Amino acid sequence: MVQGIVNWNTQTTQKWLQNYVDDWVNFYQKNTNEGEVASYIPILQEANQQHLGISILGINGMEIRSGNVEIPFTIQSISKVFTFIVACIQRGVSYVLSKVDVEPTGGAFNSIMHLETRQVKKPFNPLVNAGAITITSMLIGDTAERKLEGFYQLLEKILGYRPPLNIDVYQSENESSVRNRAIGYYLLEMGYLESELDLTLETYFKQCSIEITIDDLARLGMILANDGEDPSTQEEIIPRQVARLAKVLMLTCGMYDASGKFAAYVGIPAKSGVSGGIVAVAPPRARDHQLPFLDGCGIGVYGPALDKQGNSIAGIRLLRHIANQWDLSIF
Ligand SMILES: NC(=O)CC[C@H](N)C(=O)O
Repeated sequence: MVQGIVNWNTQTTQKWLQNYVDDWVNFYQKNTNEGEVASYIPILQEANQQHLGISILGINGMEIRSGNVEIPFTIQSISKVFTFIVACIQRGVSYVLSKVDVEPTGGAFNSIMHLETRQVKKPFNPLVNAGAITITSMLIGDTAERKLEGFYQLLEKILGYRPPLNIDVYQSENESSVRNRAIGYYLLEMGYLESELDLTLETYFKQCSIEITIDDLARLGMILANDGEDPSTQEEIIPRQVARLAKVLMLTCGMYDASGKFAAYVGIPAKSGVSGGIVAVAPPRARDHQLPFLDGCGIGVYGPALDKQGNSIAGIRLLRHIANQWDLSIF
């Protein structure tokens, strides 16, 4: 592990860093006026557009939190990273990749066009809806609850508690799910689904409706930054190969059709969700010893006002600023 010349774990340096992050959150607060809160799932409109919060958790244990840190929100598309991981653990990596590709689409997260136009007969990647619904169909179990048991167990192992299902969000999404049903029927027609359509969609909507906080996202990101291993117990929670694959997918597809720009300007694997959350993963780096979080960290951001791609506007600006200030880019 790289040891910095500056000891970032002292209370003085931590306070100093905290002041910086507080300033940055205050500065980017103005960007919460841009964009819109998601409305295609009606209940998500109730989110407060002004909210912005960040939680950073280092592999070395250092924690910085700022802004609206206590607001619970639903995990939405961020769940896709973790159901992919569970499917790989349950079914094996090569089987999963034989059913879903690992290519970015350059299109919207809920695009159907890509399913139709593509030559290779499988969804593009596990992080767009078509690929994610296919992955959900692969989870073992004959009810939504059984299918999600592995996902819950993974979350519980990392977070230390079982996050609750927000039943109102689930119902709202279930009732307004025309597009996802259309994708589901298309997947069914193509023979991609491994479980019955209604069961698959129920499971998918439920996985998206699990309620978490930015502290949870920071912890999930930190475990991925550490290649799937819990740094305090050295326990392998996610097999290293699967954690690596998840990070590749996050980098190339995690921010949908803004993934290229995110890689260029921020430069770390990340995954967004339409409720306004982003999980970002900064792996360990060995460069300038004067920088914080050299051992790597996970970052959770919440800002429900979204751009056209469905990513948090203020959240991305804040991440970009921090990544530049601390040289987090993996490139
Ligand atoms: N981008 C997202 O977060 C989309 C997730 C949402 N539950 C949907 O399927 O539409």
